[in-house]
Amino acid sequence: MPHFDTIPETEPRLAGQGLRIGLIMSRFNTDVCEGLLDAAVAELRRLGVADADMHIATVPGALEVPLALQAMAESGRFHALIALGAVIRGETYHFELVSNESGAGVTRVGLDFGIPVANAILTTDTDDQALVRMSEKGTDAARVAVEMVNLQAALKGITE
Ligand SMILES: Nc1c(NC[C@H](O)[C@H](O)[C@H](O)CO)[nH]c(=O)[nH]c1=O
Ligand SMILES: CC(=O)[C@@H](O)COP(=O)(O)O
Repeated sequence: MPHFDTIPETEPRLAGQGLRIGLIMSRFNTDVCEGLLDAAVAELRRLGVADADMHIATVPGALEVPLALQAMAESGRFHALIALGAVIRGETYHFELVSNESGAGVTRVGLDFGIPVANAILTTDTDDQALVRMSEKGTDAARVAVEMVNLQAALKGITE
């Protein structure tokens, strides 16, 4: 049997203490994006992240999110980043372009800089689909960001 290293369990309530989290929020479909942000901030607080350690910036749309994430990652000041946006299908191919390119850009920042980036850029066919999902997706993004910081630290400790 392969050897599975024991990843130390972090008490969820305390997992976020001391972490600095950068959040980039798109302003396109603002009602959904603000719902995502509210949910993410509430969950970060529940996990012990201090308000002073949450740094929020906004961009015009999902296509601009990766560049702003890159700037935060380059600063070296954050433990994890969260992308918040809402791409809602219209009549043209632009939906696919914005969805695919913003998603690829978010992933690239995480891999290029070795920093956890939780992606909560929704890609939906309708406004209602986005409104229904914004709280869950915002909450999940906060949990993923905090979990991945702790997992990354644990794995680095095991492999060093
Ligand atoms: N249609 C949506 C957009 N489109 C705008 C782009 O994200 C970008 O700002 C523009 O193409 C200029 O570069 N953005 C969203 O976030 N959501 C949409 O539904
Ligand atoms: C996702 C989009 O870019 C979309 O809102 C644009 O709508 P349309 O394709 O009708 O121009």
